Amino acid sequence: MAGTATVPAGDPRPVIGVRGLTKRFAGTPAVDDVDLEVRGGELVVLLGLSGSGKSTLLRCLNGLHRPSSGEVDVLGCRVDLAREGRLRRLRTRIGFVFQQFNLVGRLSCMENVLIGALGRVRGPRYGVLSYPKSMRREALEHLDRVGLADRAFQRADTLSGGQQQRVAIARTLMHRPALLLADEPVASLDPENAAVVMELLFQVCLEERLTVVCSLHQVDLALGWAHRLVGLREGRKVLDQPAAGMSRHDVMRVYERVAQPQPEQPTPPRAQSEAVA
Ligand SMILES: Nc1ncnc2c1ncn2[C@@H]1O[C@H](COP(=O)(O)OP(=O)(O)OP(=O)(O)O)[C@@H](O)[C@H]1O
Repeated sequence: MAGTATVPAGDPRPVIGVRGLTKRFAGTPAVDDVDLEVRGGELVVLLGLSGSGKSTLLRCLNGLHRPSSGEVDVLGCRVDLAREGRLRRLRTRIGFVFQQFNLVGRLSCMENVLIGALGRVRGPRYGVLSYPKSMRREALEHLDRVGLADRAFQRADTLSGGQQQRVAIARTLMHRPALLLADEPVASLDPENAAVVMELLFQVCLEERLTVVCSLHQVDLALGWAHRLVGLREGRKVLDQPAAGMSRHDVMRVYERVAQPQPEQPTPPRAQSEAVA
């Protein structure tokens, strides 16, 4: 596992530079004044309670949400200022792994993986044979990497959830992204499959030296694989530390709820009379 590994040397340039990012919905901040820098080859895991702002932060990185204020610089593009056309071009360089695999169920696994290469071919493609042979070979290699080469020509919707997410990972690799964003990629899997798929995803990303930002609820997996852990609580960054040397106990502080002020309760009449007595 990589948790004790340091960030790969070689590319010290920030791939992501976020400064003072705030995103409000109906006046309420979902992400609140967050700074974040991610260097090339870093694997960063976002942790935090449900509703703490992880998905919103990820969506601000690829321009699916416009920030309310602050700067978002991703792969040299000022996402907060960019027009839609520029954002579309940026997204061709970003792989996104979703909770709901988003495969085309009636297509084969191979065709689903080849969809990841659509940005590299001209015009629409129908069927595996309409892709160049070199791409078909590449797609098969990626399926092999996720352990599903033998399912290449099986319909995607006949696979289990864990297998479908592995196909989705192969499709993302086919995309050859410069940056990978993953939003709770194993949230819909049982714990055993979740661990297998997550370890596979992290393993491949580290081998490819991909820059990764991934939101996750599994603290142990995050501790085992991430270079750095970033914790959010009610939209604010409350942790930003290398994973090496951190304990589960350190990380669990991110999950402490902020105490809400309790409305004053009227004292029950019996308690009042007891107090007087
Ligand atoms: N499109 C939206 N419109 C209004 N409010 C939103 C929208 N998206 C997110 N929010 C709110 O922003 C806050 C942060 O949500 P977000 O989905 O980013 O949290 P999260 O940490 O990813 O949660 P989870 O772990 O459950 O996915 C929540 O209070 C949520 O209700």
